[in-house]
Amino acid sequence: MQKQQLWQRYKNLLYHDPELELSVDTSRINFPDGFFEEMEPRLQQAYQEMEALEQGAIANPDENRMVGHYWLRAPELAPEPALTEEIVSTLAAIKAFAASVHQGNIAAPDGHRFTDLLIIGIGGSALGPQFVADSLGGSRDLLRIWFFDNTDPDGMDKVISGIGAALKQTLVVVISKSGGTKETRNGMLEARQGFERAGLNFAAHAVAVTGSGSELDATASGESWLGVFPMWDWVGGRTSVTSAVGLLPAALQGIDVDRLLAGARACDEKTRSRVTRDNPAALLALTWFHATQGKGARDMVLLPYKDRLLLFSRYLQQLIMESLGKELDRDGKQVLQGVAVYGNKGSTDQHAYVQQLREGVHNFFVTFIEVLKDREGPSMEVEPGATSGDYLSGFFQGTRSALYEKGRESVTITVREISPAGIGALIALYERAVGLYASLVNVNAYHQPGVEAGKKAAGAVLKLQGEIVEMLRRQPNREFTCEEMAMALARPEEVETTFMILRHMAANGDHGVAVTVKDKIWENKYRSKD
Ligand SMILES: O=P(O)(O)OC[C@H]1O[C@H](O)[C@H](O)[C@@H](O)[C@@H]1O
Repeated sequence: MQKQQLWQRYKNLLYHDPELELSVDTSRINFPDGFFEEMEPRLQQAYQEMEALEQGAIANPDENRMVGHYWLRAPELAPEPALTEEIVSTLAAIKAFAASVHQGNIAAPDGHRFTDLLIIGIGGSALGPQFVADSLGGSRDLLRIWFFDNTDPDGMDKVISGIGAALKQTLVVVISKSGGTKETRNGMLEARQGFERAGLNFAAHAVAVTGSGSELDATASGESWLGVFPMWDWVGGRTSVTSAVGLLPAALQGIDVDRLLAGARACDEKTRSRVTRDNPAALLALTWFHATQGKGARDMVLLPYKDRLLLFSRYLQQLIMESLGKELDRDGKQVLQGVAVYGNKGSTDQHAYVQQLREGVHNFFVTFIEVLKDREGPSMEVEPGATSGDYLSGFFQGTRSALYEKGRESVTITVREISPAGIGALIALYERAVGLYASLVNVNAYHQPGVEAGKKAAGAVLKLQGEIVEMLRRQPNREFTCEEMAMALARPEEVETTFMILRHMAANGDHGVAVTVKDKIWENKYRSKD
């Protein structure tokens, strides 16, 4: 298409909302003629389902749950007054708690103000807080923020040593909706040990965000932690960033959570529109449907031209892939649905993988995110008449055209600046797009049945490890190959797992396992050192 024709197409298709200060440009998506009209009945059905969801329908039937993340920024829309009251009072409690921490009324046991904040969580209980912290935080943060988002011992050591002497003024927020996630439990135990080693009382530094009656709730209440904030079963982990999960860390960091919520709320209002061209989330869902043929045939590459949006792709990976990546549709038919998401930021990625995007395997579409405001304050000229920000904009535009020339489709979201309201709006935009798209492809976006298998299998590995440790302890003078060990345990089918457990234990001193190295690694012999 000629440039002039493209400009017409741009104007015809552009969504722009001056209140949200957000545009969605789908002109570089090759919608075939009649696509919008053809999709319209399915979209109307999706809007209807979304309305029912917002009114409190059991939109997640497999788990028999309502889906209420939109009420978090419009509590008056919750279907029961008790829910409205809980949302309102929790927000007030979060703000009051954060203010008391900032004023020093809630302080470290030594009487000093808290200076640092360690968040412990994983998945939906970390990705949202991490994205918000990284996109909106900076040198003016009221608390320095750190994360444990894994059960990697070295990762946790690195954080604890980074905090250093400030541990005694560190507030810890342990976040887990279920309150039983092992990685988070381990993080909590490791943090507790770190505090105890420094002669500090962990409970006097700790706060929980969790479902009522969970294991974490019991620990926090039993040990009189500084506070417990609720997570509700009608908020999914990956859509929990506007609940206490995201708001408590953000408020403590000093981010204006009211503005974050206001941005999300404003975007929610726009994305309730049943006029498809006026609904930016519906437009996104349509681009996904077209680009992936409604079955995930292409990956979504996210290229925000802004360092502060680096973690957006990670956040969206969970939101989109855990919501849409489903084996069965809502009628129980095997569909193997999903849309793969990856990306970091431009222009950085241009020097990494854009080569393949332009010339290599054509299995993706791009979402560019453009941020108009370059920085606070003026910019120097890096050459006559041009700033670093002009270059960033130039590289974005250049990559967009270079990809289009080669038939690679893209959608561009433009926002005016990175602000709490803008981040709230982006989060809400994608939450809604995922919900609408899920209706279009007929999957339940709000459950994650596939996640359990890996957790159960991990539990079985740890159980087998216990049996191996016991066998080594009972026969201290015997050396075992992995095959001998599996036989001795009468678990011959678990020989590969046995091999991996023994190799891992021998690499770490914790279980006192010694190894005699043989020619073939699988013939190595293991014994108890004691
Ligand atoms: O908040 P939690 O209950 O600890 O859950 C943390 C995460 O773990 C699970 O495996 C789920 O797949 C995620 O959706 C969830 O966000």
